[in-house]
Amino acid sequence: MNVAKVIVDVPSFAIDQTFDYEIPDRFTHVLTPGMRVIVPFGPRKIMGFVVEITDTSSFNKLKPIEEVLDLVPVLTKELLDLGKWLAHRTLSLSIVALQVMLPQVLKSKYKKEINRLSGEVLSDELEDLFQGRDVIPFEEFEASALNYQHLKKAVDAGEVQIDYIVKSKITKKFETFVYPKKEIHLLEEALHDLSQSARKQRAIIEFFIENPQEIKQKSLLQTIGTTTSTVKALIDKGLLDTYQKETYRNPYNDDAIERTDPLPLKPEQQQAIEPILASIENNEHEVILVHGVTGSGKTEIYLQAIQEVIKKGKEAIVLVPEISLTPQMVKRFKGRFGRNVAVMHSALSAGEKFDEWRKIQRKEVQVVVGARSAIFSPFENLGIIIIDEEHETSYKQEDQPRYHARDVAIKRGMDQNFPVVLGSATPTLESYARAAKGVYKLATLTKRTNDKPLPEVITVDMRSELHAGNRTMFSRLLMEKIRDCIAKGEQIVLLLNRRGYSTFIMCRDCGHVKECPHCDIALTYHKNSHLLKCHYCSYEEAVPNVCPECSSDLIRYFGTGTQRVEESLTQLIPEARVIRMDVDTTRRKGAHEKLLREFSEHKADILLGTQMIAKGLDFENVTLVGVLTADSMLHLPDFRSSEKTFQLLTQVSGRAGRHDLPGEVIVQTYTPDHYSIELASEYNFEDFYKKEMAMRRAFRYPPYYYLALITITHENHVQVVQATQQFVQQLLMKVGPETIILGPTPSPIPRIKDRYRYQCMIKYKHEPELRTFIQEVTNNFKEQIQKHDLQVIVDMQPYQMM
Ligand SMILES: Nc1ncnc2c1ncn2[C@@H]1O[C@H](COP(=O)(O)OP(=O)(O)OP(=O)(O)O)[C@@H](O)[C@H]1O
Ligand SMILES: [Zn+2]
Ligand SMILES: [Zn+2]
Repeated sequence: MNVAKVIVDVPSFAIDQTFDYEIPDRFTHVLTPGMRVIVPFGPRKIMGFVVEITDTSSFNKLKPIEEVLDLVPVLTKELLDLGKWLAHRTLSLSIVALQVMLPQVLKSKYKKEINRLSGEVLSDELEDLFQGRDVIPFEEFEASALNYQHLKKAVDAGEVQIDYIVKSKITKKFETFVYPKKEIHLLEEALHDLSQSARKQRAIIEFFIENPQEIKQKSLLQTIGTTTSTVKALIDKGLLDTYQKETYRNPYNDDAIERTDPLPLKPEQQQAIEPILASIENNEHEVILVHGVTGSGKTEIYLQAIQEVIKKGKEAIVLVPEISLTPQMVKRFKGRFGRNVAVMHSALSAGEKFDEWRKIQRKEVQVVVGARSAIFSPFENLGIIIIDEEHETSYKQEDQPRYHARDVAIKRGMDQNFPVVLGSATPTLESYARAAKGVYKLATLTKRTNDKPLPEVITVDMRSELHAGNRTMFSRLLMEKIRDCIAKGEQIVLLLNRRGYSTFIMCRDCGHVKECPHCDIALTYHKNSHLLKCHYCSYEEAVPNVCPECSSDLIRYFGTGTQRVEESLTQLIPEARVIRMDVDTTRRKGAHEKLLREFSEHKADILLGTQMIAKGLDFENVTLVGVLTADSMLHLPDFRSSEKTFQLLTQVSGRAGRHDLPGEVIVQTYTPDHYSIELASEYNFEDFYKKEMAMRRAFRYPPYYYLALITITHENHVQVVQATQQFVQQLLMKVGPETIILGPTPSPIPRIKDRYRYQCMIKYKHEPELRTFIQEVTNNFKEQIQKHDLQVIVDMQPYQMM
């Protein structure tokens, strides 16, 4: 058993296979599959994953493995298999499929770190930098005031060493602890012997005579007001010693979260939980779709199901959309399961994420709550996976590997025999259709737990507002309701679809719209900087004074960014206190939470925001929800736009009247007769489902047909058109007669970052060999891809049609 099959970290289709390496004697009893290694590859040394260990190879002379990076495998057997499946399903590289399952920290291959080589006291500046640690990430040096010369001197003197790292020692956080090496009476003796001038040394000894336990070096130095050199001097005298202790970063203060007990379930909840409990009990895979109106207590069902799983000694993964992974949500899970919960959230620092991940790896927790990538949590005894708000498109990764977390969940559930629960007030047509066919079990919750009706929805036709002479973006009814609400001391949530979607500038004389010179989409006007910016490539330019086409000076800003809405709102209702929540105001870490906290503490009357305010929020005092432009999403080039509009309206309406006060919703629209707006205002999911299914059938879209989207990009326009044409022709020769291939057509955004983009859409019902076909055709373009920078992007489950 001295041959390791390794998947190396070279992201290229030409290299997408395992390579054999010899396992040197010193690693024979160390190495297992799932570990990362460093191997020679051509002239370089690179990282790779060991996926298999065998004793034969069809090659004669194998190069030896250089180094082993993990002593505990970072990927379990199940995850290695899952990676294989994932690469195949999404047609992505094996290395990419394996990397996606690991926290960022374990992927960073080009990191540098500074290793301390000398036990001697270094310069004050360096000591400050190391703060008692032996290794520090290079970034800390870069962020410090220290210059390269200073560092180089230390390197030349052999005091420290810079390592170019594939290793990830930086990942663990160590702290130095100091403890007395001698008994108290010996310390007292030593104190006696110490010279009176060694004041700081004396202070430290006195401290340990009083408190003869270990203490963090940092706190000790702070208490005494000295530096490590004093400690060092006492270590040299044999009085003290230090050691490094690993500590976790804990972003959540678990102890401050109040514990909750399970609530007695309402009859509908009881009915919904039964099939879940049965599946847990019998170790049987089952997908259960919990279709429950907003506020019907789905989360309580999840909590009690997990309770059962924990009781059986098993583990649970709960996925929630990134944006609703708020402290409110975390609190509900930590409130029930305390320290038994890890949280995987993209707002955590890389180190914090790694710490959470290791709690899972070391089986220190049984529950993880996290966004999409938490689906790869390395649990080995899973008992349930729950996907909350299963309709959220953020569960689909829009980058290699282009996977959907729901598919991964069901794959794991099927292989390991446990239930997968999908929950939503507005399930996707795909999931609901499967439930209707009996592939999934359906559990329905029609009532809110507070036994109140869902808030009434009033639709306002904005065209008649315009005719009546109201040119603002607020209907008269909405203004009146907002004023009432504020007068009563109640709160309001105002939704504006999509940031900057229509904040373009347009010439009123000739209709010219300023577009990005690289991407063919309208530039967005940013008021703060008075610049026009492209949201795809970050191109920016100054706002022109006259129209570049016709020289008219009647240039106007169109549309309604959140910032403009905020301005006109405060003009119309000066007394309103507004919190604006959009990409701009939430960019800073923690800003999102802070704004929500302020709103919940009633420091504002109105929460104004984009999609990010529509989900999961639960504020007692919110009685009015206003939707400013219900139809802006209906005009996107996307066959799911009606479905998305229906979902968004339903979700945001659900924010009102969740507690004692009744709620009300005002929906402003230019197309009040559109079925998704009409049916959402009646909370009529059933009819929406039927209507939309009929459309999907007529236009051959999912769930009646499967889709695959192939996008080909290149800097040369002619070349990309030709390549896409050839691609379509070659593929057509392979697929069955029922399969439809549309295109080539320019992508909805025909150029991004100076690359032209063409696409073809494959619609199919039964095409078991499709993946192989696509791979074969792609192979025919190998040379153009490798030598001429042609790019072929395959998405086997497209959600973004861009
Ligand atoms: N059995 C119960 N008895 C009393 N109150 C309950 C019960 N179950 C849940 N609740 C309460 O009802 C409220 C709404 O529940 P929850 O937030 O779980 O609903 P939800 O279906 O997840 O809503 P949404 O889809 O809007 O997020 C919460 O405040 C919750 O504490
Ligand atoms: Zn013009
Ligand atoms: Zn651009």
